[in-house]
Amino acid sequence: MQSDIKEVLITEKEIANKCAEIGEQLTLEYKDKFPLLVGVLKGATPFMADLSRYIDTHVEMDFMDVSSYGSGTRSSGEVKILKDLDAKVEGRDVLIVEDIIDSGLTLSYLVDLFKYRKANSVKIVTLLDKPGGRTAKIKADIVGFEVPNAFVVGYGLDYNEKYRNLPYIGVLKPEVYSV
Ligand SMILES: O=P(O)(O)OC[C@H]1O[C@H](OP(=O)(O)OP(=O)(O)O)[C@H](O)[C@@H]1O
Ligand code: HPA
Repeated sequence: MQSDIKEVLITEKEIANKCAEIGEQLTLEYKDKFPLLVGVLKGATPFMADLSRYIDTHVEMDFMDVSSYGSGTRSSGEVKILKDLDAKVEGRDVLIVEDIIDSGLTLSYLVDLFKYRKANSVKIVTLLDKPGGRTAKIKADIVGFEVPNAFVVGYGLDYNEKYRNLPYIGVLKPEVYSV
């Protein structure tokens, strides 16, 4: 698997340090608030697991599965709910935990949904931000790293369901992409 990677953009160590730094910030921000952390399946699972262990205050953890990408590297433009939350959102301080904002379609859909469900507040923490991919007008409250306008994989991010288990973020060799 590792031989398919052309370049490592963000190392395992850099990700771990960033989780610690963001976790500390969230500990202060959500002290005494019992926020609802919403991990967006499947890509955000490693980030949700690592980040949450650096948040030193009570949180509720839930997951939602939405999909806007079929196979390949292009968003379909349509967001579908594949698995909804178990938790009720009304009155809660919701923190959406994402792996990447690219077009912004997934997150603008989720922010609108949680506002419609009467959340007390809705904030976004994303490990990666790809501003060059943006079509929807949306900004994260906390961004780990900015990435260039290339399709990235690893640490939860897939290409055709592969590479999620890479411990770092990288770019594939051109010959690996089939689209
Ligand atoms: O800003 P956008 O262009 O909407 O892209 C971001 C979303 O796309 C990916 O999820 P995907 O729908 O591929 O599902 P997955 O996490 O299960 O791979 C990624 O994990 C984000 O949730
Ligand atoms: O660059 C990306 N890589 C993997 N999944 C994604 N979903 C949106 N953008 C990306």
